Amino acid sequence: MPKVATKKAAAAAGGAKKAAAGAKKSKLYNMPEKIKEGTILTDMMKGEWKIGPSIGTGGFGEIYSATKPGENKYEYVVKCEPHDNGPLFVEMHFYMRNAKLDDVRRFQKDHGLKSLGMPYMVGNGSAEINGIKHRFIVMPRYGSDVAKYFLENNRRLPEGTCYRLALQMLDVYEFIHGCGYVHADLKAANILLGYGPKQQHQAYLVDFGLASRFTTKDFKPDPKKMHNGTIDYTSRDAHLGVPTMRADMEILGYNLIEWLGIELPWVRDKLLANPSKVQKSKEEFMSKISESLKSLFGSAVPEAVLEYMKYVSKMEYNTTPDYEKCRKIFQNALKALKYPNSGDLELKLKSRGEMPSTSKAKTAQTKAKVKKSAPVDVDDSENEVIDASDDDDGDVIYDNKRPIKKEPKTNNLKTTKDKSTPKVTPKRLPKSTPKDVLKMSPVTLNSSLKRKSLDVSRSPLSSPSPSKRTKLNGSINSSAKNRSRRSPLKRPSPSGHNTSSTSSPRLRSTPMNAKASIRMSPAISMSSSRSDVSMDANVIVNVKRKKKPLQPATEENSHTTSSSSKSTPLAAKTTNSSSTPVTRVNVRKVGGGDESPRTPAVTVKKSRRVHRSPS
Ligand SMILES: Nc1ncnc2c1ncn2[C@@H]1O[C@H](COP(=O)(O)OP(=O)(O)OP(=O)(O)O)[C@@H](O)[C@H]1O
Repeated sequence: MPKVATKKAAAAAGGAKKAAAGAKKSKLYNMPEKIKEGTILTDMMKGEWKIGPSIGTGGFGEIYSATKPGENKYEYVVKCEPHDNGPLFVEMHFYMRNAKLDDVRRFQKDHGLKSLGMPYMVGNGSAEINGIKHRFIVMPRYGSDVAKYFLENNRRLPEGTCYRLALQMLDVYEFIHGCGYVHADLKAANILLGYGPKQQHQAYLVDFGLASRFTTKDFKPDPKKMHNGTIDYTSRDAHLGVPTMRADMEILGYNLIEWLGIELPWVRDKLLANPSKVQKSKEEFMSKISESLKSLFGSAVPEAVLEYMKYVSKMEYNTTPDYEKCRKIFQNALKALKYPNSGDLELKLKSRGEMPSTSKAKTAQTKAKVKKSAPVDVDDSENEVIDASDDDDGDVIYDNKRPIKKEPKTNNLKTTKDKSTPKVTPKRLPKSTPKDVLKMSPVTLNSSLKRKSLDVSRSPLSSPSPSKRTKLNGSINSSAKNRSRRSPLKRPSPSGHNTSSTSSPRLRSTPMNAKASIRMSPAISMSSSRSDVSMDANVIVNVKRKKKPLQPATEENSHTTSSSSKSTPLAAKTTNSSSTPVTRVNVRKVGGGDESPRTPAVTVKKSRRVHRSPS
């Protein structure tokens, strides 16, 4: 499936080196150049990595199998993106600060865990590929993603496996939260099984491209980060742009419901094109969680889901999760099912994994769906600002003040003539043409995004395949920096949403006079022989918007219960799609139909020219 991405003229076709330099100024991301099999990349510690076949394409980069030269095991992967791209930058620095093998091992030891689904980085560096500077990280290789099985099973997983995955992800959350970060994008597509036959008992949470420091002080909605995540599972706090630990827990809960074969209300009601409506639907859902679950599962609400979601719904934005309590919930559920919490994870549905209760619930939901066919909603919405710029690592502020080695400026790339490696000539990505760009008016289009409305763009036949993507601008940690300056804002009430703005035409209805660019991405190249290949399909909508004045927040129904937010003198309305002061909206989105949802967007920030403190 091809990608769809925005692009600006500055980054237009060709001019490799020039384009790379220009990309620094542009708002666009480039797709990575293909790396030839057999290429040797040298990381900043002078470790060498031989590139094998591509095994997956993410929203922003490509993932290759890799091996140490002289070995032929390909038990690593290299994730590579153009140097200017934000997500890999974020991910790399998350790993550098928090997740080296020693950190992971220490956590395992401290918590008595035989294994932990936390990836780690074994190397990183920069390399010029076809004259364009790229960043790469090297990680252990994992196996198939859980989304593959979820889809093969007609959108469900065995119940016992759902609880085992929840338990494993809670461990990973505990690790990440312990580092002061949230993951913010847990989903089946980001959960990978271990690699190899003896590793099937453990699942790994990958993709730290949205990881950020969480908030425990004031609850301050951040319009620039609103709706970050994968819209299906984005937490209520993330809809407001606030990274919290309870948000991660909520995301897990939504996934769990879906893994059990139940369509989430905002998916069922086809609201995904409108983040504000999704947000409102989630607010309602969580505000009366027992009733909500009953309406989804019928009389067969799994006890563990009810208990877990009740717990999450009561968490404060600054609560550190009670991981042990949550673990107990799922351990008890496994006991009740007589389902072992050990051995290979069972991902294909078979008699033991089929749970009568959720089957019943799914049947009930299907019947209900026949009755209720919600109209497709392509209304206006606030999406989010993608704002990142990440050129030189040395310009980054590090919260924890740990020094980070600067990458060497050498070109760390050579190609071997290793006969053991089969020769594959990577497909070149077709160049884009101006007519691929769909222009939309920034004033009239409220950056709404709809899977189906954009489906046509994803057909490889219907579009050429440009190799450019949006670039994110901004500064890392600026939100932290600004925290002290901003007044805490209250979570607005669902009733405060204006979800049916009439001032903005719908995306589908105004394609030609709007200013956002929607482009096809290159055909995604994957090694077809592999069963654990994964890919991302994306649509990027990039809209510049006028600033609008802040309006007072409504007080009712806020699920943010902080004393600070309650006492806020300057509460501001933040979720009303027509009032949020977003200057630029940029959404990357996601396959439709049966695909697993992809991370739609990222907000990445970075401050420049700030000296790091020595450790
Ligand atoms: N360590 C790994 N081992 C094996 N496969 C991997 C590994 N990391 C990633 N992949 C594969 O590549 C796919 C994309 O990876 P990842 O999600 O990290 O990329 P991304 O560009 O951040 O994607 P997105 O942001 O769109 O979710 C994964 O779904 C997975 O199938």
